[in-house]
Amino acid sequence: MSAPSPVVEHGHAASPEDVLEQLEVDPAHGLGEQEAAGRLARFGPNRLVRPRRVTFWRVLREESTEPMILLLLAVAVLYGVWGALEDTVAIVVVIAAVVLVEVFTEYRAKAAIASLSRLSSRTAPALRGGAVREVPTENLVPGDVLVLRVGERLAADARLIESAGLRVDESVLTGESMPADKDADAVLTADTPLGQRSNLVFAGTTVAAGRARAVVLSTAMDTELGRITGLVVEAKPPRTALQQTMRDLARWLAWLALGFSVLVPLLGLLGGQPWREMILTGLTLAFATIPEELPIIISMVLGLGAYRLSRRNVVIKRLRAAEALGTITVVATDKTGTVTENRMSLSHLVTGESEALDGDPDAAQRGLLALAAGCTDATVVHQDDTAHVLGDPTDVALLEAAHRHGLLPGQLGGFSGELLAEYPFDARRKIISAVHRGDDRPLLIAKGAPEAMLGRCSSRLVGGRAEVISEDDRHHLRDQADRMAAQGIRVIAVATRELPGGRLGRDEAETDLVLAGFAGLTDPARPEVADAVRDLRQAGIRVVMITGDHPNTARAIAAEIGLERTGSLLTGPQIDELDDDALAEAASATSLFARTTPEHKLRLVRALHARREIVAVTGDGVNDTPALAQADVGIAMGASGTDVAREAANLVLADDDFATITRAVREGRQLFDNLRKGVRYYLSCKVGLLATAVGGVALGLPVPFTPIQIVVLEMFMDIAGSATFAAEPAESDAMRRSPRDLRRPFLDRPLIIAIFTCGATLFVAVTSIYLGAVWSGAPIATAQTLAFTGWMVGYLALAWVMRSERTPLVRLGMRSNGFLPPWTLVTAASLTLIMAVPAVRDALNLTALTAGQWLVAVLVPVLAVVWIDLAKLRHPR
Ligand SMILES: Nc1ncnc2c1ncn2[C@@H]1O[C@H](COP(=O)(O)OP(=O)(O)OP(=O)(O)O)[C@@H](O)[C@H]1O
Repeated sequence: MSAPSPVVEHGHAASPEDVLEQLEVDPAHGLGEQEAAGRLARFGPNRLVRPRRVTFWRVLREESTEPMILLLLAVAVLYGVWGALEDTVAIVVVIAAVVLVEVFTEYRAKAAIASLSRLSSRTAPALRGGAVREVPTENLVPGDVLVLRVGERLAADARLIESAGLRVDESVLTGESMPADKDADAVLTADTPLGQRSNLVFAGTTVAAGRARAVVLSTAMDTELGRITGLVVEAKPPRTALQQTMRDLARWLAWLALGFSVLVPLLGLLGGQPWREMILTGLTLAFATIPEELPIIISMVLGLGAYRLSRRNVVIKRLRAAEALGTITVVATDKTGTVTENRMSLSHLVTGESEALDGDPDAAQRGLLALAAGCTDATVVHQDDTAHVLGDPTDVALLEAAHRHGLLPGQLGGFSGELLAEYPFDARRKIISAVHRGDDRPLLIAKGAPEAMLGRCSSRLVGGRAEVISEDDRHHLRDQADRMAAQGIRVIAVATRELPGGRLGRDEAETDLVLAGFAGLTDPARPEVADAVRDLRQAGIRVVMITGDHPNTARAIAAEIGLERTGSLLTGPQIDELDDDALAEAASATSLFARTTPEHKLRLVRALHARREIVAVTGDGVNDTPALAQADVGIAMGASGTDVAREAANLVLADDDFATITRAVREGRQLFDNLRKGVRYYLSCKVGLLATAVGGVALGLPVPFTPIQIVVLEMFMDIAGSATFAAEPAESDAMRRSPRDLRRPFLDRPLIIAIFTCGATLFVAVTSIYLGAVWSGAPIATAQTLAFTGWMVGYLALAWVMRSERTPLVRLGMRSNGFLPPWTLVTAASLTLIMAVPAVRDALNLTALTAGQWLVAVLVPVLAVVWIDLAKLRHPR
């Protein structure tokens, strides 16, 4: 049997049935997993952007052309020409070791960063083997039946097979900013232009409203978007601000290092040192002190930090978010789902006759619930004989309640009548409505925020009859809604209207309504949020809540999570009355905003920026995109958020949990601290090394280290510099100090002072050992061996005491850093091996040491760095 071709030429010119037949798929069952796997093998993965592949060899190739390595090879060649073969072999072996170590460090950092993009890979609900499953978008194939959701960015081109009120934003393809109306039932001519193919949906476009199912026609490069893009590109993450700072710093410091690498041989020559030795020393010093590791340190710390975050349910989409996390001064959060559990449940059905919902609803309450369920944007999906509801949590709760009480006959809507039209929920109107085919005339059901709805209602249902609402009634109804809201309940008013004939606009249709009652939904605050808010406050971070909900509901939840003590609150309409300056003023004094729209959220973020705040914003909806993009850290909800929100955000909370933000901030601060410590240590070692070399030759002596010794020392220092601090746990006061001031330069005064004092300590320790040996008449080779050993001990001791800027080592504990203890053993073992095996010792131009000399070489550096730790006691923590 030959494999049928599931490719459809002109999907828009055929009926859904024809397309399904050509694609050989049953719309009720979808593709079988085996068939899908076969098609995947045939059509290839559905992607336009290939994840960046990081392999050890690739990094090795990139690294091997580094000027550093070329510099060292030059040293090796010169050694070969001027010296003995053993020296050349020795230096080549060490070079190889250095290269491998650097490549491995860089590979680890790059692999961690690359794995982040895999974590944020997307899925889409598709019907497979009779059940709706979240299928990774890469695995979608022609013939897959998709269930479209509002806010979803489509991953393939597809033919609609069923639709209700579907509107799709196609601006990426057509440039048209108004969403296009779509209709599964349309059958068009083959030559219909792309922008008018109303029965197709395209990869890259976004579902703006409505619901639908569609069958995939083409994927990857065969989609319209693929044709425009032209080729599969490889994603390369842009550099972050700190990565750029490090690069600039490295470049600048490289000149400094080069200057000294010329100065040392010049001084040596003037002091009568052999010129060949001096040239080699200059070259190796340049190799050892040019800070090429700086950008790697930041990638390492950022990459591993981001990886750690991912295990705590925080997916970093752009590394700059990981950097900014530590600097946040305000967290602007929404309420539903972030602060609350997002488990809405129906608690009240308020009709003309009854209010609470204890046990089974009475007839009027059942009527109200059936109406509410007939006007939702949620989709019911039947899977393995059980119904699952996808969509907005409010609507999901209502549909589920209706289902529980046996009130869910339809598939798409929920009301028994056939759905004629839908007006999607609009954050500004705060109303959603649907038109069903009624007995005589079309029936409009509208539901939304009580204040928005009451203004549109002229009568209300009492005992099955419509009664005109008097002014008193209106007051009473408002009071009733306010009282419910004050208990933290989300109140939804539900109303109906039999529509007169003729076409009506939305505004005209949604007037003169008959109020059926209020539905009350509870969504308790997450228990861990109160602690998280307190922790953030302690860390100098203000939490503000911006919600679309009723002010009373907002207040009740805010009190529960310990947010606002003064009770001040601004509503959307009040924000509208403020100009930008006044809003900036108000935003710094108010922490609670209710009845807001996404535009208000955006204005508030801008207002906070005007006050120089660094703002993290949470969001989930399509409309949150501008605020998320404007924020310094845009946080999307992974579980309940829309694709568009996730794409605009640079960080995704996989568990939608507010408390995770606190953990992320802590991690962000730790990450920056570690970076600072890493750089401080790394540059201290370089300063120390240069000073020691300069010191030796300035006194008319040979450099305290021979070139090959310098290369070995450099290898050990680099490993310690890049790995120690990435493994350092957070400082105990990480969440008890104010956020870092972004305006402060990275290399600030305390950092520069620390680099020079710590570098000077190492210099003093090693130089005094060296000079002591020379002046007491020891041969130069022995003095150099002492200096080498002293340095090996000193660089390690320095790493230990530089683990914390303010906490002494005794309080930190020896084992809280997972890298340093084993590395100490490795260094000790290496040093012992180097000194104990005569061949290695000779290769490194070292001599054997007496017990007394060992004692000096170990004790002097350790005692020298102790003061750095003691100095911390001046400001103990
Ligand atoms: N699906 C819905 N049907 C009817 N009314 C709704 C629906 N969703 C929200 N509303 C009404 O609109 C108001 C504002 O909702 P909106 O979605 O803007 O806030 P929210 O985004 O859920 O809140 P938050 O910003 O805290 O997450 C709600 O308080 C409710 O009265």
